Amino acid sequence: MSVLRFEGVTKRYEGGHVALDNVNFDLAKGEMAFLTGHSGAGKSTLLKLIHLAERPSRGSVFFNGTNLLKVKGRKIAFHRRAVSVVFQDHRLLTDRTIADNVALPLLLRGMRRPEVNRRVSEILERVGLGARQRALPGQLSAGEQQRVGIARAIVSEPDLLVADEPTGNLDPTLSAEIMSLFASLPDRGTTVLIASHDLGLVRRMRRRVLVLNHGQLADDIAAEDLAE
Ligand SMILES: Nc1ncnc2c1ncn2[C@@H]1O[C@H](COP(=O)(O)OP(=O)(O)OP(=O)(O)O)[C@@H](O)[C@H]1O
Repeated sequence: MSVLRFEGVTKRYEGGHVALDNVNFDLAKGEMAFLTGHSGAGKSTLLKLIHLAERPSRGSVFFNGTNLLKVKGRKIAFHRRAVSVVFQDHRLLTDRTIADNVALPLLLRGMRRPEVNRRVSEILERVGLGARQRALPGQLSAGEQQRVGIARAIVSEPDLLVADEPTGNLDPTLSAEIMSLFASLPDRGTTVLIASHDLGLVRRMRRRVLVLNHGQLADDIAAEDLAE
């Protein structure tokens, strides 16, 4: 069964602008795909439908077989535990340490402190920030802050991770590092969808690419069909 399924999804914003136009695709468990397209093509809108920041005007989005139209009220919080989001501006709490920022999603779901501390240390080691746990976000570089944002998104082992231009502000070396970190997630069962307009980077990753053009899914390129 697919983790994510878009079925005839159209999104028309108030004022009449059609941001997505009859979009259909599936993502299988453990798959990693990129979402690309020109500025204004609809990438952020598509991701917003997945984490319920927006609702479709027509069609349906299914997550693990559940139509997201049925996810309302208190169920939204549960949905957001299964789907983690990485934003370009990472949205860290500036007055909390790195470790506290990463611990938050686990504490919110009632996990006990010793287990939280163990998991936070482990994930910060994995993103190369094991020695910076007590630092505040403002004491880290942009790339390090982005890695904290990713650590916070993956610490709860989500079924699906979506990222909106996660390497937007980073230099090429850091971007490649962050992408390898994402690429390691499917091995642990997390499905990954990343919006990026950095075509060079996307091609180098050799994963499936969904291409949006003026709200329509113009192309769906399998990893093995990406040219050298
Ligand atoms: N809240 C909104 N109300 C009205 N129109 C919107 C709204 N949000 C986005 N749009 C419009 O919908 C279209 C798609 O926007 P979206 O942000 O999804 O594109 P994008 O592919 O992510 O672009 P970028 O790469 O520039 O971030 C754009 O034309 C945008 O102006």
